[in-house]
This record gives sequence, C-alpha cells and structure tokens, in this order.
Amino acid sequence: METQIESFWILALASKCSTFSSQNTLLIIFLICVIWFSISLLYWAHPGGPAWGRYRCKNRAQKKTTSSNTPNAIIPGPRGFPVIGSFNLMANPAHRRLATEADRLGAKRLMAYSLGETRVIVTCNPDVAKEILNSSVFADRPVKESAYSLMFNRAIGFAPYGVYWRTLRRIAATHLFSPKQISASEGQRYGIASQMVSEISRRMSTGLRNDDGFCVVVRDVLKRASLHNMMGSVFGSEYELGSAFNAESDELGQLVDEGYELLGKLNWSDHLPWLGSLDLQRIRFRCSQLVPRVNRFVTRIIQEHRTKSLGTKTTHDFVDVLLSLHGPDKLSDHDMIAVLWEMIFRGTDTVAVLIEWILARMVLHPEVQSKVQDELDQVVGRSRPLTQSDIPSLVYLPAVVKEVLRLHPPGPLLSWARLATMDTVVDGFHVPAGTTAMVNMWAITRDPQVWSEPLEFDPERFATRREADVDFSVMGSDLRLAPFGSGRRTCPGKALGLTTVIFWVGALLHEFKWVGSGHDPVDLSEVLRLSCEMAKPLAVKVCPRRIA
Ligand code: HEM
Repeated sequence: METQIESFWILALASKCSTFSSQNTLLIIFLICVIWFSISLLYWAHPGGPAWGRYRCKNRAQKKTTSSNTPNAIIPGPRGFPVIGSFNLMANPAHRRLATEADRLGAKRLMAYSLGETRVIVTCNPDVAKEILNSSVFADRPVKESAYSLMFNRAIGFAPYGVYWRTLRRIAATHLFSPKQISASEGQRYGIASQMVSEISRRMSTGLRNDDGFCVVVRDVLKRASLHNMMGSVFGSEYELGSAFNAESDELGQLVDEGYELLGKLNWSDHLPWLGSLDLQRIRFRCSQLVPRVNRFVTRIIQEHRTKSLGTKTTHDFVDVLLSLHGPDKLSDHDMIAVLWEMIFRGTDTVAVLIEWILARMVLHPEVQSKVQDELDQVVGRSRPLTQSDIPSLVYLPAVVKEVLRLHPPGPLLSWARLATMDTVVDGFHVPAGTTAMVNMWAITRDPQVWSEPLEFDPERFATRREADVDFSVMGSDLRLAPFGSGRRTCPGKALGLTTVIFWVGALLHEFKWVGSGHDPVDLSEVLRLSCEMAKPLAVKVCPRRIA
C-alpha cells in the first residue's frame, strides 16, 4: 500500500514535468523499483521478517503521536526472505521445521515469523499454548480462501467467533456430540467394526500378494469405515463396507478427499494478496469445481429427508435435527449444507489417520500389542467380540491410544490456526491484532523438558507408572498433551472421535494379531496434509485370534 502511494506521487510529479519522455519514464520506473526494494529490505531486516517489519515501522510512526504502555520487547524469529518471509518453514513437514527453527533461535516459548504479509507467532511451550488457546482474543480463525470457498465459514470450523458460531456449536453439542448421542450410536460403531473385521479378513485372503504371502493395506478400509460412521450419524444412511460398488458413498468419499487436499494446502495468495487474481496453485478453480458437486449431493439428502419426514419417520439423524430447528436457530438451506458437509468432512480423516498410526505402532511393538490383547482376553474373553460396555474396564488400551496421540498427533499444529482479534500480550510480548497464532503440539509432546524419554513409545507412562498419569486427560485441560486443542475452539467432536478410535482399535486387536509384512516394513515417515498421515500406507498381515 505504502509503495503504491509513493509510486502515485512520483508519477503525479512526473506528469507535471515538461520533460516527461520515454527516457524519464524508465528512470522513474527504476526509481520506483529502488524505493520498493529499499522498503522491502527495511521491513525484512526486523526479527520475524517482512510482515513484522512492516508492522513495527508503521507502529513506530503511530507511537510518536500516541502514548502506549504495551510491552515493546521484540519476539525473536527468523527473517526469512524479503517480501515472502518464511514460506520455507511451512514446507512438509512444517511442524518439524518450525520446531527446529525455534530451537535454533532459542525461541521455543514464542517465535515470530512472516508468511508474506501475514504475521505469525508459534509456541512450543505448554504454558504459552494455554495462554493463547484459552484466551478469548484468539477465539477466531484467520481467513483462508479455500475454507471460505468450501463454505466452512458458514460451518463451525471457520465461522467468525460470535452468535452464529455459538449457535452451531450448541446445536452440535446437544444433538451430535452429547454423551447420550454418543451412546445411542453404539450399535452403529459395533456394526461397522464387524464389517471391518470381515473386510480385512477378505482382503487378507484375496489381497496383495508379495514374496512374503498375502498382506492387506488397511487405509482404505479405515477411511471408508469412518466415512460410513459419519454418514450414519449425520445422514442416517447405512452402507455395507464390503459391497464392491456403492455409488453414494464412493461419490462422497471423492468429495471429502478433494476437499481434504485443497484445505490442507498452503495457499500463497492467502498471504500475498497481490497474487490473488492469478490463482497460481489452481486452488480457487478446484474449489469452484468441487462446491457445486457438494451442494448437489447434500441438497439431495436434505430433500429426501424433507419428503420422508412428511411420512412416518421414527429415527432422527442430524439432518432431521437441523430441519426441525425453529426461530432464531433455524438455518437456511445453504448454511445447513455447510454444517452437514463439515461434519462428514472433519469426522472422517482424523479418526482413520489416528487408527492407522496406532496399528503401525502395534506392529512395531509386539510386546505392547500382546499386553493389550491379554487385557482384552481377561476382560472380554475370546468367545465373544468386544462391546462398548467392556471399554470402561480397560486401562491399557486407552493408555496406548494416549501414547500414540502423544507421538503422532493427527493435528501436530492443531489443524487450524487462531487469529488475534485485538492487540494483546502473550508471554510478556505485545502481539498486535490480526496476528495468526499457532501451537506446535508435536514439539510440546516431544520436549524432554516436558516428558521423560519423549521419543520412546511407552504406554506405561499412562498406565501404571504414576497414578496422576493414568487419569491424564487429553481433552484440553493439560496442554502437555492436547491433541484436540483447547479453549473456546477446542474440537467439538473429541469425545465422539476418541470413543470411536478406542472401540475400533480394541475390536481390531481383539480379532486379529497384527504383524508386519516382511516385504513392506512399517515406515513411520510422515506427510502433513490437513492431518499428519503415514507417508507410506500401512501394509500388514493379520491372523485371526478369536474362537469364532
Ligand atoms: C481423532 C479425532 C480428532 C482429532 C485429533 C481432532 C482434532 C481437532 C483439532 C486439533 C481441532 C482444532 C482445535 C483448536 O483450534 O483448539 C479440531 C477442531 C474441530 N474438529 Fe476435530 N478432531 C477429531 C475428531 C473430530 C470429529 C469426529 C469431528 C466431527 C464429527 C470433529 C469436528 C471438528 C470441528 C467442527 C472443529 C472446529 C471447531 C471450532 O472451530 O469451533 N473433529 N479438531
């Protein structure tokens, strides 16, 4: 903006000049470039890089006219590159790069950096994380073009903090995520678990064959099971996992995959607005192709529910709930589509990604797997499948799930960042309104000052070692391990997600012994998309262990 104003004055002066020739035009363009370049360098010279430099230069000028009591210590951080800042830090896997940089600069408590024109702060410290996540100042999300294009600004995830967002959270908390609703969907979880067991057995006998015999790649089964589970709770639909062709769930699966890919990308034009019209990564184009397909799909489901509710429908899914709202809670069709689409979208990948990490760890640590299975044998016995009522009697299985959440949180940077809605102070530093704040949960859960032997996979730390750790809550009260976030924008689906993961993992470990495929050993490399997945899908062998 400043550069544009300066250019305007130079051009205005030049136009008054009688000797305005092509030679002078070149000189003026050269001068503009020099001025632009000098200003860029000036901004870039500040700790944290260009976006922080721009803010401080402007603010210094303002401070001369107003008196301010805010702390003026400078948050340490990398300068990155002129104009673009530290885009390199967001290259995959961003959580590792950010942690290494914070360590290098001694800025683990708070580090500032720039993504183009966006000021960002990130913490690798549980106390500072608490300060950020639990503050009402950070209850908003930064604008992300793909999220807005995909309608998430009218759903919970990206709705601005305010009455509309609060209404949606209340409706979802009452009708989808309440303990009553979660136990009402017990039968559905059980049914899908049995289907998974059959499907994995089928794939094991007919699946991929290598020198080592047959093996099964579980990701597809987990994702489809998770999608069916959400479609059941939200749309009331039921599908068979094994059925070779199911047009409806295939189509929704594709829509979710495409949305997941788009939302997980770092969009340059979110941070360099002057690139906006170019759509260099084709994100806007792909969103514009996806949204009409989502609209058509969800509108059809809503219409079917409208027609059915005119008849004698007894069961109530989340579409029925939204259609029954009245008064100020009533949603337009467009908003309803956004909310339903978000629930399917968010509930599918997180659960599947986490289960794949847990199974990978079980293959890598057979002694831990045996211990879970011994507990299952004691509590359930081998003559019947696991049921939800067995879960409260299990101690070691939840400890294993917590330990995997610690080492492989599906959202290592807590998926979606927060936005400062007003000037504030974090860890004694002034943080201006409009700053994006991130928590590096992955770095916190691997910090040797927070966890003893943090790189060891050791579920015992949550099972037997100290009483306090058996009761350790991963739901957001203790920021040493808060994989679902914390504060006002904490994950509303956390209880449903965790219940599903614990039950399905329990069922899969009760039914099968999981061993590595010699041909495709377990590879713990990560790739950070919207969630942090295994870069190489898990391929395993399973042996039935229960008496049929
Ligand atoms: C293992 C499972 C899951 C994990 C690890 C997870 C993780 C997260 C995280 C880290 C956040 C950001 C929290 C923050 O900013 O403090 C989040 C937000 C959210 N999650 Fe989950 N989640 C899971 C399951 C689910 C499920 C099953 C649903 C819904 C069906 C869901 C719906 C949402 C929504 C709507 C938000 C946005 C909340 C808001 O902005 O107010 N999540 N989740």
